[in-house]
Amino acid sequence: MIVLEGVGKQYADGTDAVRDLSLSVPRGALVALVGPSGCGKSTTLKMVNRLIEPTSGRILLDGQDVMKADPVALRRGIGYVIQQVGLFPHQSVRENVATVPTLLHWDRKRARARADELLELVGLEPSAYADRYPHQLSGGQRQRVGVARALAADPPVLLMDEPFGAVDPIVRGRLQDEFLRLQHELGKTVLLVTHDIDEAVRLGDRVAVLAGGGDLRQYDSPAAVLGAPADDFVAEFVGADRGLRRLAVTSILVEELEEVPVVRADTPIEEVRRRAEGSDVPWAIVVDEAGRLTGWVAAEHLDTSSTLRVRPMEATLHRSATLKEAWSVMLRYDAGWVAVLDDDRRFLGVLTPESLHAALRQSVRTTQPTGAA
Ligand SMILES: Nc1ncnc2c1ncn2[C@@H]1O[C@H](COP(=O)(O)OP(=O)(O)OP(=O)(O)O)[C@@H](O)[C@H]1O
Repeated sequence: MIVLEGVGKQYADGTDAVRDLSLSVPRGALVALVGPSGCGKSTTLKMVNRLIEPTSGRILLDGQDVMKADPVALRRGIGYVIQQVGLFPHQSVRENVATVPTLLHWDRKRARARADELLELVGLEPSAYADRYPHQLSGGQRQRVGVARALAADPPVLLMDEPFGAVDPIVRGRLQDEFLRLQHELGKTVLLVTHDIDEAVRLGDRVAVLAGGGDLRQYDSPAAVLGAPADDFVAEFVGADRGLRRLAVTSILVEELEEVPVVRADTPIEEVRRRAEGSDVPWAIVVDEAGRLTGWVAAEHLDTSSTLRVRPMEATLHRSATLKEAWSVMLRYDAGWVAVLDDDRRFLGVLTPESLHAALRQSVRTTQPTGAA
């Protein structure tokens, strides 16, 4: 959807902000451009919507050379979100969100309805917020208005420059989560600039790590950038604690889960005993007729009692959980194993520290590092 071919930008004073950058952003993907201050991230982003004109190379947007497009029309078709948001102070929140629809001459009613729909989408109840002015909002709320405004004309492409940079870490985390949910629904092609590796790996389907002069050192999945940095620069940039960061971007692997005895509450106790004896673990999982988890039984009871004493099982995870969430649940319940469930709480298997480790190793093996060394 966005293709940069040998793109360069030399500013008038001779600064080579970007020398020779080639990168392509697949349709519907979120690519995070990350790198130290001054490496050329913002320059790169602004060349896509021609706020800055490249001095060499080519940029194609959906196959069209951006230099051949009318810049005003080009920018209306690309959502743009920046850190300082840039809301118009003397316009209401609704008018701000409706900026592009208004420029596109939508009729008032339609622009207004679209603005309210978007405010709702970004979690700002229109009846409470649409008539306010930007100075009557918190920093996080202003960022949300910025995102709503960028989405107003439903552009297929979004450019985001440190969109969550101006708010405190807690609000930033919440905005990131909300944005991920939104992106999941909308499937925009997004190029996002950040200097924060945590933000890059959390939001990006792919992460592009740049060194000075827009020098692309690695362009890869978050797990591969963290697990197999292409060179020392990338390793240093992603940090010594990249192993911990990887936990947050690696999903548990359902096929690596341990199989354990699974019984029903009405399974005869002799049978449960036999199944538990034939397995490596001294307990069994209990499910209902639909396979949904109801609890567990310990083997030691089986010898003495005549009925199954099913105990509740609190250490559970959804199959889409990350390894970080899995560790967190293990620590919270002091549990060596966690039951993994699907959307209907059907039991899929048990996650142990060993299966967690297997998932971590697998996450790097399945992604080919493609960075230039
Ligand atoms: N108008 C300009 N004239 C000359 N040099 C510029 C101009 N704008 C940016 N630069 C230089 O180009 C380089 C890249 O700047 P850019 O803003 O793209 O970096 P960045 O990676 O986005 O940095 P940051 O994370 O600090 O925002 C820097 O060395 C900067 O000083």
